[in-house]
Amino acid sequence: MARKFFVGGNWKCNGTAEEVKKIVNTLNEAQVTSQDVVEVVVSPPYVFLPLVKSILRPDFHVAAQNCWVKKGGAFTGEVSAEMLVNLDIPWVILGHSERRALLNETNEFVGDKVAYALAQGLKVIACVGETLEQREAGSTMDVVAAQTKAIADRVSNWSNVVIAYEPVWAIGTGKVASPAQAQEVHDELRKWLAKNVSADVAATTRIIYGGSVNGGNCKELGGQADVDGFLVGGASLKPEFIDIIKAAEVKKSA
Ligand SMILES: O=C[C@H](O)COP(=O)(O)O
Repeated sequence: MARKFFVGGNWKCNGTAEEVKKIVNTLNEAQVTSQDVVEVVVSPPYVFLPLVKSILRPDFHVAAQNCWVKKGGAFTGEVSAEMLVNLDIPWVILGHSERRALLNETNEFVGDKVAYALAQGLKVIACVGETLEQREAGSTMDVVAAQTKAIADRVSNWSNVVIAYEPVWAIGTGKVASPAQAQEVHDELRKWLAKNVSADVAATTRIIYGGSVNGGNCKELGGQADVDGFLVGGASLKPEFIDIIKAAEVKKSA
């Protein structure tokens, strides 16, 4: 089964209601590749989720940027998976490196969140990736494998999981991984899934790349055999996000 190209826009902690409406208008007016070829998901900050969902074109979907690790309750400041399901929010991003680094989310905690969110019926964009220090120490694959293992240990059905490989050193730095660097890790990660989960999960799970993707570099990155799309930060706030969505065409014509 072919893996449908996936482009996610992570708006992070950015925007006012007016700015968000402007971004959505731009997306709504754009002529993009058919949804048979690409799946597009945008992830505004929590407070804007209902607004974005209500005005966004129907062929694009929304994602939350996080959710609580278990059932809601006395967890001030948190939003539960059940609440997202209640509002018909189909996707959630979990384990983003900013949360791992700044909020001390461990591999196990992220694994628990992924398992809980999936069990509630959410689809998950699960983020993994190494720091510059780890890459320079030659431990990229060990780090990525450990992060993925914590998910694999807790999840049996991978059909609603997209893995986002996001090298930390490429996030928001303008220092994008080369197509060969991205392909190498995606290929290794797929082999890891084949060995440790199943050949079917390895063949069907989308592994997308994130880290300084823009309108200029998306086609070459997207043309790599094991790059199934992108998780885009900064450029997803700009009109060039449309060009990144259109990079799905490189797969269609491959
Ligand atoms: O979730 C998205 C990534 O953190 C990439 O962000 P960036 O495109 O601004 O580097």
